[in-house]
Amino acid sequence: MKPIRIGTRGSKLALYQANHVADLLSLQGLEYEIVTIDTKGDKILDVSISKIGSKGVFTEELEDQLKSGAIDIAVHSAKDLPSRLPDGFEIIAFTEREKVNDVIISHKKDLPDFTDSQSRLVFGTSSTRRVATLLHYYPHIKTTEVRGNLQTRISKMENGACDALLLAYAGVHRMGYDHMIIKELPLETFTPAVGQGSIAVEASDRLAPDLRKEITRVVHHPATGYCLEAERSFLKVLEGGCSIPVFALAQFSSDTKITLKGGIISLDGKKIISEQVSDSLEEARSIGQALAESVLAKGGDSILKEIRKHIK
Ligand SMILES: NCc1[nH]cc(CCC(=O)O)c1CC(=O)O
Repeated sequence: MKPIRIGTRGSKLALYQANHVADLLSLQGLEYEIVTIDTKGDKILDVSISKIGSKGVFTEELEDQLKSGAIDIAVHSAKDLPSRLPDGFEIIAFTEREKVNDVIISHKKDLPDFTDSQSRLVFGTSSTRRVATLLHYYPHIKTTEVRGNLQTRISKMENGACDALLLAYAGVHRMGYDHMIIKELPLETFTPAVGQGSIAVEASDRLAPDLRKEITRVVHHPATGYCLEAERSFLKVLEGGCSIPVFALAQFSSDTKITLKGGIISLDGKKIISEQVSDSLEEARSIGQALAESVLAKGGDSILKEIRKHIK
């Protein structure tokens, strides 16, 4: 059999993720080859992602390569995958999710407690969800947009752009910066983005069914898969890319039951709608839809309208 060609972006995080999938394949005796592809999202570092248009900014070029057959599978952070994939593409595996929390990292050892309203801190982030969350719970914190890969962001911080960075634990950990973590943020206030902490494998319909099945068997983590299905079906209704402060987290509340918590925050942080829905794991998709309907009905609708106006 020919080696499985794994397509990935060239950033250190993306390569880590591709290597993680490669390890899972090779543990089961499958051969692989890693193919690095430059994407628009990697090239445009000085423009905010919400301005480039978030939908698929990291995924389109990889999909072109899947379609042309240059690669067999594409590996992404599950969080970066749009809720709707273009026709002919499918996610065939989600890896076991790791810690889903956001964290604060800093080069300053004596950073004041950020929850203290007297602290005059500037946090670097490029996520509208994190900015809106801070505006809601900790309005005394100033934020500044810091873009680029993790190493770039850290050096911008060290050069004075901000006191600390607000990031996903998963990315910080994958890059080996655990030692810079000052605080792990609670899930109740900083509920993560849909998919945070899991890695997704995407394929096109030209992948041979047998190979597809084999890759799913080896890489897919079913429990994570159910949770992500619930979260992604929530996101699909809200049509939120990363330019909309939408958050959701599904967790198993028993062996067979999933609880999905999630909602939306207005860009100014003033309004937050947060709801939860539980049901059996077979209902993952409808749990997400039910949560979305409840969030929209309770005022998420008008928040979303306001945000869309603002983005246009
Ligand atoms: N939005 C960029 C992005 N996409 C995936 C991760 C980290 C890995 C993950 O969340 O699974 C990050 C960085 C971050 O949000 O801090």
